[in-house]
Amino acid sequence: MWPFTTAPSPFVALEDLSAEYDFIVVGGGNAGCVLARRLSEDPSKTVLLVERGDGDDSWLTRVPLTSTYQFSDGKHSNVFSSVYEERIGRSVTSVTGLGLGGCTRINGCQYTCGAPAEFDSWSRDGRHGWSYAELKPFFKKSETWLGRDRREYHGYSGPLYVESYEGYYFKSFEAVEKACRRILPTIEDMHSPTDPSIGWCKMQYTMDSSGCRSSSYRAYLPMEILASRKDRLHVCTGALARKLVFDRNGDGSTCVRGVEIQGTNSDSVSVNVRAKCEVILCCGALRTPQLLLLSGVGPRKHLQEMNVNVVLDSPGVGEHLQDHLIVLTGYNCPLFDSIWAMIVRPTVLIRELYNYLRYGTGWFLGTLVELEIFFLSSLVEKDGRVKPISKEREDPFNPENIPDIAILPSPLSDPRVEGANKWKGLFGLNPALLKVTSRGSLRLRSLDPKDTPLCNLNYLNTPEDRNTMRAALRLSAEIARKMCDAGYPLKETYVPKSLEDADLDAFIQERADSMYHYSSTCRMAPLDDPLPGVVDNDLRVHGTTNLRIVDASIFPAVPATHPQALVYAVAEKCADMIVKGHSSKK
Ligand SMILES: Cc1cc2nc3c(=O)[nH]c(=O)nc-3n(C[C@H](O)[C@H](O)[C@H](O)COP(=O)(O)OP(=O)(O)OC[C@H]3O[C@@H](n4cnc5c(N)ncnc54)[C@H](O)[C@@H]3O)c2cc1C
Repeated sequence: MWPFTTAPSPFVALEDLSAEYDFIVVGGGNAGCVLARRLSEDPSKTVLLVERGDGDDSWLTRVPLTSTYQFSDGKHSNVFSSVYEERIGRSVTSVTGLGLGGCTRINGCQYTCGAPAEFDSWSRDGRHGWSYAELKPFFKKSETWLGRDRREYHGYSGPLYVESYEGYYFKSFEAVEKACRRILPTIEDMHSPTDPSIGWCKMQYTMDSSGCRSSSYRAYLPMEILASRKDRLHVCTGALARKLVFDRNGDGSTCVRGVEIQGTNSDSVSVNVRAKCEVILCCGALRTPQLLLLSGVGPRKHLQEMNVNVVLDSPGVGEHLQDHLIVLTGYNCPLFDSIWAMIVRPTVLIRELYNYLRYGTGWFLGTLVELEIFFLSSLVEKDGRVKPISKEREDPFNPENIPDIAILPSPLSDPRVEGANKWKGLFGLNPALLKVTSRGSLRLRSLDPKDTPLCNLNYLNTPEDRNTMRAALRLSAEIARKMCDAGYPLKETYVPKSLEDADLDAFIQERADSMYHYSSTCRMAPLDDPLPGVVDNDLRVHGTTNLRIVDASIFPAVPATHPQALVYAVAEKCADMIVKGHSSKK
């Protein structure tokens, strides 16, 4: 019954797949939906998209708040534990998206493209074609900007809707803005190449004008596209790619012939599907390397230990795993400034549900980080005060200005901690580490493709990362202080005992968590790089002729930003390369 039903959709069952497609896209997440849409624009090409999760598109999966991982029923999240993290003293929960749309159907919808200097440094380091100027057209290609004024650095005809809101839904954010204005530069629009890349800025979200989540699934593969391309675009859900089937070309190089796919139901069949042109892996930074390892592509020693036949010795597969780390702080604030009010006052829940259903506004939009601070740890004093900021620091093309820390204010904090008054509002000023120098790794736990991989994120393994994280906590304390100075009633419930290193470290151990921004396990770099790469500048797997990777695993390092906008741009750019490459062969 509406609104909980799933609309019928033109997916193709595993047993009805064709024997061969021009392109096979494995993983229908953030990047995979982009590839499926763009590669099937050519009516002469056939495309198969294989996704292990479902294609559910019910009302609850479209409401941003109820579909976000933390507030959802968990059906579209794949949750497991990392290995024991030495510096944190425990394992950390890893989360990725499951089902068409992947992470974009459970994420926080925060849309940030990152600092221009970051992409210019990719290009300077030999990644030709990946500078800011060369990537920017693809950010724009994916986007339809719904913000009030027209800004030429946004896109206006892309499938993905990006929204911004006037004012704040949570009053606590007005107090944060006031505090920020006293000490930090203002970033008017974080996507403007003339605005600084450090300072505070209002958030932009992947949402449409009616307040629905714009996931890559809804944006790129709406029912009209699936229906009109049903003869050439086959989307198969509940289907797990078990391994890639390789062969040798006449010249001895390696090519992928096809993919072995298994249904996720216990009684399901397994089929082999051939690829005429290319296979594109889009399984995300944790599953793409797992699939490569299961298929015999990876570090020889690990493959031999696991009794996997070595097809290609590729030492970079699964190496260089990175993620952003966030530390959760807690304060009490006025009840009605916090989303917690919806839990303790049913009338607030009813009011917000009404606002959402009637006007597409309010707390159900799930705009939990309405404003964010991107900053440099080198500008934070030991007592948290911000050093004077010179004009030079405002240039977003200067690599020294790529932010290394962030503060994510939140209208919710952990109600379970001792000292939190549950009849008041709960609020957090959560510091995060954006520039990560520690590197972890991913290995096979078993040969079962349904099993989770072994992930060692190696958080805070370098002194630089520990120092940077401490500076982020100090800045968060300074913002709280400035909010209180201006008369906002914030009361600490869980924060570090002091700003001394030892107290900060103890607090980080207790309260650090993943931001779920896994990346760089199949990085774009030469094979003989000191940190060996897995794909070349065209995202083709080194040593193969027709296998590419397009997802967050190819980032040279975890970018100093929320990654989804970059995944969209990378996917658009690679789709463009593939289409041009194949049309020039005609
Ligand atoms: C809870 C959460 C909140 C986040 N919040 C934000 C945010 O607010 N803003 C932001 O920018 N970023 C956010 N991120 C990160 C961002 O969403 C991801 O980094 C990005 O979307 C990853 O895209 P991807 O294409 O690499 O992988 P995914 O989107 O994970 O896609 C991979 C897909 O492949 C499928 N798959 C995997 N293995 C197989 C297989 N063997 N066979 C078939 N299918 C397979 C998976 O089911 C999945 O659908 C968040 C992430 C999470 C988990």
